[in-house]
Amino acid sequence: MSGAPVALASVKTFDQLYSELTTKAQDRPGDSGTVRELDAGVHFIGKKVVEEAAEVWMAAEYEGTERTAEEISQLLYHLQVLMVAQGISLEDVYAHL
Ligand SMILES: N=c1c2ncn([C@@H]3O[C@H](COP(=O)(O)OP(=O)(O)OP(=O)(O)O)[C@@H](O)[C@H]3O)c2ncn1[C@@H]1O[C@H](COP(=O)(O)O)[C@@H](O)[C@H]1O
Repeated sequence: MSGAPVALASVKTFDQLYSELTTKAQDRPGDSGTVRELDAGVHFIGKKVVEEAAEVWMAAEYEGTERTAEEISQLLYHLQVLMVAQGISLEDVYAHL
């Protein structure tokens, strides 16, 4: 691992993001990337998850702590979009932790 610990740039938590994405899926605002991604379907979202996971790996090996944290945030976002698409709740996931 390289670099100093990353300062929190935002106070948004994992649970708050999930709540926000669930609301976007219900309200379907026209400017939402989440709605576009949900409409593209699970196959598309799954590919985003794999792509972001690879970017996390590369960042961790070569790009330092801050870039890795950024890529992890994007991976978590796409995982949450997949959860919303599949009707998987936070509790469904936490039950396995
Ligand atoms: N946290 C995220 C978030 N992380 C990643 N992404 C999306 O995932 C893409 C990943 O970035 P990359 O640099 O890897 O993008 P890329 O592969 O070059 O870009 P694309 O061609 O795939 O867009 C970004 O372009 C965003 O489209 C996110 N999109 C939205 N959010 C949050 O989700 C909430 C709802 O967003 P909207 O639905 O857009 O309103 C808001 O709080 C946002 O901050």
